Amino acid sequence: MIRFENVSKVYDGQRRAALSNVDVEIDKGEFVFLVGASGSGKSTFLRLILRELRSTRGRVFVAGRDLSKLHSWKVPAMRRQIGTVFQDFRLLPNKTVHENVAFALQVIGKSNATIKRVVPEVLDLVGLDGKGDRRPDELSGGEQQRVAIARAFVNRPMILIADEPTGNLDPATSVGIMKLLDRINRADTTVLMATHDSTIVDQMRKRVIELDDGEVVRDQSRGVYGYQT
Ligand SMILES: Nc1ncnc2c1ncn2[C@@H]1O[C@H](COP(=O)(O)OP(=O)(O)OP(=O)(O)O)[C@@H](O)[C@H]1O
Repeated sequence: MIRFENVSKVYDGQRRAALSNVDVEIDKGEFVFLVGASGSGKSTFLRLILRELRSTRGRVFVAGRDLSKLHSWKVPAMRRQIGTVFQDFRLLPNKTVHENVAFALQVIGKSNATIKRVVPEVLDLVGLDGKGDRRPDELSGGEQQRVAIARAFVNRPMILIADEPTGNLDPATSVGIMKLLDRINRADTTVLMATHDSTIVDQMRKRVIELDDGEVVRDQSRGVYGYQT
């Protein structure tokens, strides 16, 4: 589903590589934690998959496509196969929960009938049944993250990328969010999550890929967080 073939990324004007010779393969339906100290290259790794960045050397494949060969006009269609969730939720503040999720479908041209049917289903799935008319500032942090997950998942993407999704949440709320991501993964969505949350990584025992200074220094199935910050 995702393949890095000897990938290096050097940002313009930098001497040091943000990623060096990364060789990683992630299969359909896997759940993978990406860990490593601040600046180790996690966001760079995720942004290469979204083609927000291009590799300097090596090739990145998503669903069999070589992203270095993908025409710019095909990038939006490729990104539609990938849902994204961030630490800071990134909801539209003046829209309701329902509208935030519906918007993701409107921009890809789904019919009003589909939107009306699908949005309540996904809000129910993430545990926000009955909260569709609220605005983000009328929700807790955990609920806002559920909206963001609903929005990322409503189009049933093949891949869900989560960059520190529990970074702004307390431990109990984080557990609820992780249960939700686990459920989404069990529905055969490949989940890739960058995190500094050692408790969660240690509890979930999923595959762990550790980056250190841009290099993969560990790739462990049923892994643990495993390093000191
Ligand atoms: N746009 C950029 N231009 C130049 N250097 C960058 C840019 N973005 C990141 N870097 C550098 O690349 C390296 C990897 O950064 P990256 O953001 O991928 O790390 P990270 O593991 O996601 O960190 P964090 O946990 O703090 O989010 C760092 O040395 C960083 O300073």
